[in-house]
Amino acid sequence: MNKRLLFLINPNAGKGEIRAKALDVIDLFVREGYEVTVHTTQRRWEIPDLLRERAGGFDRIVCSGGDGTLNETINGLLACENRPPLGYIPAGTVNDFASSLGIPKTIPEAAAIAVDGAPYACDIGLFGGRAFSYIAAFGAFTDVSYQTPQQVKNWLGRAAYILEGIKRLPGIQPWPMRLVCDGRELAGEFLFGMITNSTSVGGFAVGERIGVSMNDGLLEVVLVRQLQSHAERQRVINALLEGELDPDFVTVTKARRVEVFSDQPRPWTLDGEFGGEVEHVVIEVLPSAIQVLTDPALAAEGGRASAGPDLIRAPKFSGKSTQGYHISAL
Ligand SMILES: Nc1ncnc2c1ncn2[C@@H]1O[C@H](COP(=O)(O)OP(=O)(O)OP(=O)(O)O)[C@@H](O)[C@H]1O
Repeated sequence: MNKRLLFLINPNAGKGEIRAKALDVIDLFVREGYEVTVHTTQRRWEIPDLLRERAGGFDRIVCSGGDGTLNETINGLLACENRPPLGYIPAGTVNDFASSLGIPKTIPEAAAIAVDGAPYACDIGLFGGRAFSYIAAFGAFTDVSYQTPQQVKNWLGRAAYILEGIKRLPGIQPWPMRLVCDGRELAGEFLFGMITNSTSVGGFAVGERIGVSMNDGLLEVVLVRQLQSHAERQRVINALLEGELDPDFVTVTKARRVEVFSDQPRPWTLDGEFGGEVEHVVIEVLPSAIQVLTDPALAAEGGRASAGPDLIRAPKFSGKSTQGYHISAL
């Protein structure tokens, strides 16, 4: 009997490039011996319901879309007892998850990996029970990804996110928060915070040099403290433009479980989409929860070496600067 593949397509993701290429992709899947079922998404949050009901009947799930589509697919798969391996054809604007996992960005190459790639057991984050594949974030820039106009994203790519974020710096208010990271408490007034499972955020390779792995069973926590003066803001902007994070204002750590307390319900973003407003939430990692198909060489590597949870670092973005990254203690 033929192997069965469910191909989920968000036709509206990114510039809609998949529309012109879907037939070639389906043709490739058929040539590789799959009986293909195609579903084009019709509305938000449709994929999890569909997968809960039907994923068990397939040998492979492939989704095409941006980070939001992938997030919905992962949420659906987590609800299934038997989770088929997941192929991902990135078709969004930035595609952080794909960058982190070494999944090619062109549709034909990604489609080939979706059928011929090797499975990589990827950690998944849980935010109050809802899955995220690469980021849960609060504060200053968290609405950037879903409020930056699509045209600007298409035109500028990742630079759109950082520019939109910098534009807002002068007007933003810090939030009083307390985060308990595997029992260690971090309290203060934070402009921004993110809990990630990714080497790439907003298109910037934040993790490569601090040894982030997507299957080390750990989430990375990045917190940006309140900036008191114009000079401090300028310092942070300059560091960002140099491709760095300033260790005096940015704390980085790792944890399996992060419990967050805030003064009032605050909005969060999950994988670039609005994630709801919460006053208290538990964020934890589900180690090796989803088998994602990726480059066999990367999968064989078993993920990059991971820094221990005790190291607190200001990671260096992959940028122009040649300086090393900084290490500081809490
Ligand atoms: N037919 C549809 N109509 C409206 N929204 C849809 C439809 N199909 C899917 N969606 C929703 O569109 C949202 C955005 O999709 P996605 O994130 O995949 O693309 P994108 O925003 O272009 O990419 P990125 O977030 O990487 O920039 C998803 O949350 C999904 O639920």
